Order: sequence, then C-alpha cells, then structure tokens
Amino acid sequence: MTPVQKIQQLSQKIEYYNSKYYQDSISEISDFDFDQLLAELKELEDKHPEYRLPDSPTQRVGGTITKNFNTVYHRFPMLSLDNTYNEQELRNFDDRVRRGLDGEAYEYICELKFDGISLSFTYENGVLVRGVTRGDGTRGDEITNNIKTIRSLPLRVKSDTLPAIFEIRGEGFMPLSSFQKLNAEMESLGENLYANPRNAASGSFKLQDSGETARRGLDCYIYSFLSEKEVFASHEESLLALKGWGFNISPGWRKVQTIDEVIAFIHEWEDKRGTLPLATDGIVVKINSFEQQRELGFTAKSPRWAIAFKYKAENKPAILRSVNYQVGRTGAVTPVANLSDITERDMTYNKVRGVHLSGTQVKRATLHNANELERLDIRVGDTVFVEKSGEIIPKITGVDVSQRALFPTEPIVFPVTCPECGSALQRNEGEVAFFCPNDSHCPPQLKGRIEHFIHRKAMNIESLGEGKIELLFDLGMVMTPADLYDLTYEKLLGLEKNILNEETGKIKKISFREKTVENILNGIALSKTVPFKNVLFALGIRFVGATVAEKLAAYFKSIDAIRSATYEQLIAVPEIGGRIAQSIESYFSVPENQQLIERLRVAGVQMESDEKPVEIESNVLEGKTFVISGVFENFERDDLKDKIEVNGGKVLSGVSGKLNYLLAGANMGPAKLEKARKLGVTIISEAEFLEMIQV
Ligand SMILES: NC(=O)c1ccc[n+]([C@@H]2O[C@H](COP(=O)([O-])OP(=O)(O)OC[C@H]3O[C@@H](n4cnc5c(N)ncnc54)[C@H](O)[C@@H]3O)[C@@H](O)[C@H]2O)c1
Ligand SMILES: [Zn+2]
Repeated sequence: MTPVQKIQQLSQKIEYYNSKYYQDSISEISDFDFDQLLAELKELEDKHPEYRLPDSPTQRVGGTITKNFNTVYHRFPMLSLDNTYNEQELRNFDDRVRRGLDGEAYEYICELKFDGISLSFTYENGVLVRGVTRGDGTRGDEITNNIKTIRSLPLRVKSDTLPAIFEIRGEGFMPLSSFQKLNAEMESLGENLYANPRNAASGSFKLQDSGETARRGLDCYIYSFLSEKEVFASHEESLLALKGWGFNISPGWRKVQTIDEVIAFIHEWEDKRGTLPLATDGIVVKINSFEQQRELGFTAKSPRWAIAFKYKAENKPAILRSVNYQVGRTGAVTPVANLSDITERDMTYNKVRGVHLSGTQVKRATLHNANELERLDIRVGDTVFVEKSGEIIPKITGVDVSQRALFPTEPIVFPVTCPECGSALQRNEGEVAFFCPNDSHCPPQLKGRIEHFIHRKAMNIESLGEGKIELLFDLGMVMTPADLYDLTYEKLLGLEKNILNEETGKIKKISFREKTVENILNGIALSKTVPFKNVLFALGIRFVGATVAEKLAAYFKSIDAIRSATYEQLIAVPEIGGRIAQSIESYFSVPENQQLIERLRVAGVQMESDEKPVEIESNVLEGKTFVISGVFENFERDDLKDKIEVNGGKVLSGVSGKLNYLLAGANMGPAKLEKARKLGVTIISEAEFLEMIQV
C-alpha cells in the first residue's frame, strides 16, 4: 500500500469510529486502539504533509452536531486535548512547554479527566441562558432544557466582579450508580445496554425528552471559565472563584511545579480513581498562568498548553475457581466466573478477596453465554486475564494457556438442567443463550416477571419496588402478577423481612406499616387504569418489548384479538416478524398464562385499547420496507410513517440489507446515506414516494 492509500484508509477508518462514537454513542473499539490509529495517521502525515487530507481527523475535533437540536456557534472554539498513554511523551510535552516559554518559570494544574461529554454554559447578567455540546468544536447542539436538569448547576449566580456575559465549561457525566440503575432498567425492558457511563451520559444529554434526561441523574464537574474581558490571571484563581460562586468544581485538582510531580499525581490516582463514584479515564495537565497559556497557543485541534494522560485499561491475571449459572427473568442462563487472585490459589473460596483491579476487588466476571466459554476455550483452574475498563462489569479477555502445564484444570460443563428448578435447558435455533423453559414455576422467572409487571413503563406500581416484591414472593403471597390484585390491607399490615444484600453483606429490614400498605394498595388500584399497551408489555411475553406491545395494541385493539390471531395475521403487522409471532402464539398456548389473563381481566385491568382503528387506504406498498430519515416538506415523520402503513408498507428502524427504500429528506445523516448506498438500497425522495402511493 502506498502512503497515500494508507493515509486515506486510516482517515476513513477513524471517521467511521468517530461517527459511531459521537453520533451513536457506541465504541466499537477501545479508546486505546482508536488513539493508536490516530497516532499512526499523524505520524504518516508528518512524514508526507503533501498527502494530508484537508479535512483530516488529525486536524479536527471529532464530534458532530445533530439535526435534533438548534445549532449554536461557540463564542470560543471548543477544542479537544492532545493525549498520551506514556510518561516519556509527557516529558516531551514538558520540554515543548519549556522551550515555548523561553525559560520562564511555570506551574501546572493537574486535574482528573472525567469521562463524559464536554458541555458549555453561557450566563448573561448572572443567569444561565444556554447549554451547548462541543459538537464539531465550532458549532454544537443547544441542549439548554437538558442541562437545566443538572441539580448542581446554578441557574443564577450573584457577584459584582462577574462580566455581563461569561461562559463556563465542564464535563457532563453519569455517576456509576445512575449508570447501573439505567442499564438494569434497559435490560428489564429488553433494550440495548450502554457499554459504559460515557456513552450513557452522551446519549442521555441528547435526548429529546428532558423529563427522561432528568430521571437519569446526570451531573457535571466544572473546569473552565471564559469571557471576553480578562477576569483572572490563572486557572487556579478561576477555579477557586468558581467554587466560591457555587459551581461544582471538579474535586482532586492540585497545583504543582514540575513534571515529576505531575507524574507522581498520575501514580497517586491510578488506583484511587477506582474508588470515585464516576468514571475517569486519565489526568489533564494544564499550564496555570493564563498569560503563558496565550503564549503557547493552540494547534488546529487542541491547546499547546495542556495534555491528557490516559490510563490504559488494567489487565491482570486471576484464577478461575468455578462457574455459577444465573437464571434471569426470561429464563436465560448466564455463566458467571468466580475468580481469585493468583496468590489465593489454595485458599478456600469464601476467604478469597479477589483481584485488585482499578481500585476495587474483583471476584466475579460475566462469561455471557456458552458460546463465549467456547470462544475463550476456558477451563476451571485456568489462569485467565481480567480487565475492567470503562465498563463496570469486569470481563475475561483471555487464558494463559502456558499455566496449564503447571496446574490442573478441568473442562467447564455447561449444565443440562436449570440450577433453580431442575428443568431440562433448551436453546433456540440461532440464539446463543440456553434457557429454562419452565416459565410457569421456575422461581427467578416468576419473581422476575412480577418485577417486570410493576415496572414504570408497564403497570407503574412504583410503591412495590425495592425488596417488597421479594418479601411477598418469599412469603408465597404473590406468585403471579394476578395475586397482586388479591392483596388486602389486613393481609399486608405488619409483614416484615430482613433482606441481605449479597454484594455489600448489609442487611436491610423491610416492614409494612400503615402508610406503606396504603401506598401499595393505591398503586395497585391505579394500575387498573393504565392503557392496554402497557398491560400487554407488562405480561412479559418474550420479544414483546414496549414498542412491539404498542404496535400490537394499536393494530389488534384487544387481548382477545391478539390471542385468536393466526401466525399469518401476526406477521402482517408492521415490524412484527416470525420470531415475535411464534413467541406470542406459544405464550397464549400455556394454560397458566390464559388463567393469568382471565384473573387480571376480572380484577379490572385494561384488556382493550380505546384508540381509533387505522383505516387502510391501499395495499400498493405491500411487502415493501422503508426507513425514513431527514426533514420533509409536506409531512412530519410520523405522518409519513402512517402514510406508509395505511398503504400496506412497513417502517423499519435501521438501514440493513433487507431494506427496500430509504425515504430521504433534507439534512439526513451522511453515514446513513452512505450505508444505504453500499447495501444497494433504493433511495427515494418525498416526491417519488408520493408518486408511489398515487393509485
Ligand atoms: N473508541 C472509539 O471508537 C472512539 C472513537 C472516537 C474517539 N474516541 C476517544 O475519544 C477521544 C477523543 O475525544 P475528545 O476529543 O473528546 O478528547 P478526550 O476525551 O480525550 O479529551 C478532551 C475532553 O476531555 C474532557 N475533560 C474531562 N476532564 C477534563 C478536565 N479536567 N479539563 C479539560 N477537559 C476535560 C473534555 O470534555 C474535553 O473535551 C479519543 O482520543 C479516543 O480516546 C474513541
Ligand atoms: Zn428453571
């Protein structure tokens, strides 16, 4: 490959990962691997500057603006930071600074590098008026309503020394606790999980519904002050003043004089950062004096007066002591590795403390499914490598096969029966997970189904959360969702139970006093008014998530119509495929499920939808699939969707090889267009679409 080709190839690759990362909040490769690619490109460009593409990713801030929000120009550009993973490069940075400052004395401020998204806030006459994302560095998305959900951000500041207009910058992030809660919820809703808190923060700050953003518990650490008029002489001064005005300054920062002290700071936080309640991915080093910052200036992409040192994900050996099998709500069986440190090889397992990794003791790692066991070719007794990076759940990245000659190992035998109820496990064609088919009696499945039933997006009986279901289940009082409707004041009052949290070892006492009981019963009574589509979702039919339930409810209008629908009738519904249809049929064929529905109906739960039926205009689009993207002249997107459906077509959510038409409006994302072109999807305009349905 010639250097030109290599430069083009690398640029394209980096653009691809950039668009995934910034637009879709997905990391397909690790930050380390991404940064290697970028470093490789930079090196090539330095050797052959004439081949550098004008819009090379080495010259631009990686983010983009979206079409979902107002676009706002930044008063001061929002740049990225140059980064490094090693100390030598940090020393090189220090050399450049020294040369750049002609031997003047200088100081550094070291700060933690929080892993979230960069935000900018504008205050006018002390009032918070605007919040914007970094976007492409020049322009960003205006997300004022969403950033106002950050409780620690002052909506108004009072001070005589403040300029009329000033800007504050900081890192918006999702605390680990919120992240875990969010992912648990996404899991119970059958939706895709966020890979790490950064992606979750980025996705959540850019939601259209700020109510939902508020619920997600986001926060922000402030690290910068900007104004036309100079107010402070140094970064340190500005941080102290900001703190005084009530801003949530990032904790842990320190002023130092030498690069050795910077490196000491880095070592100090390497482990300690693992104990923080949020994700960090490194340290930021900044020149303290604003005068000196100006002297050093900027490259096209980042300041010359700052650098980020990024920690590599820590990877350590551990011993795989045994494997447990957990049964989830849907019956899926997940293998979980029990680990010990290599020094704890001969210790009995209940004494083991685990591997010390990024500040925490790790004793467990998910092994996902039987395929993963095979892929890793892993055995009990093996020395394995464990890694904990942005994700919270540690993962096993490989096996040190050389250790097998020294220590005995034995094969992992995936169970053939359910560890909870003893039923023979099954695996569906084309699926990776084994599952327990005994959905009517397997305890974790029963309990999981009740927990799903009361979920906010299902029957919304929030008064029953946090251990109360567990209590009622363990006492045998609520074994199916229908049992909830038989609960009475007398039965509930005075119930008590101690619940042990296995992770923390702490015991929590739950007891039902008058107020609690009233709340529970009120919640249950109110649930009789939630619409049919929620009820359908609440039943927990496999593959029937909230969106599918909504579609089925809108189409069939009642539980009876869905129950009596044939397979063909089911798959005729837009976006309902064979897998879902089959799952629905098999759900209704189980006598316990039929009973459950009858009991819920008798209890007064909504089994019909009162929305008006869809009128069919034609079937000219029958068998045709569409994806709608961009902005249109004559229609809102939802109207277009209706138009397609009433003419017999189906609307899909993503571009794939199966798609027939991409209905492209103005301002649609280039990535989608590109993908559609590659896959040979026909791209049509609004006018062409209207022609298609003209019958
Ligand atoms: N894995 C992938 O596919 C992929 C794709 C694209 C980018 N990335 C990662 O993202 C990086 C590029 O992102 P970036 O341009 O946002 O750079 P960056 O995240 O490495 O550094 C700049 C950002 O750090 C943040 N920051 C946190 N704490 C700060 C502090 N105390 N002071 C100043 N800034 C602070 C700010 O948001 C700032 O914009 C890449 O180096 C790569 O690691 C990964
Ligand atoms: Zn079971």
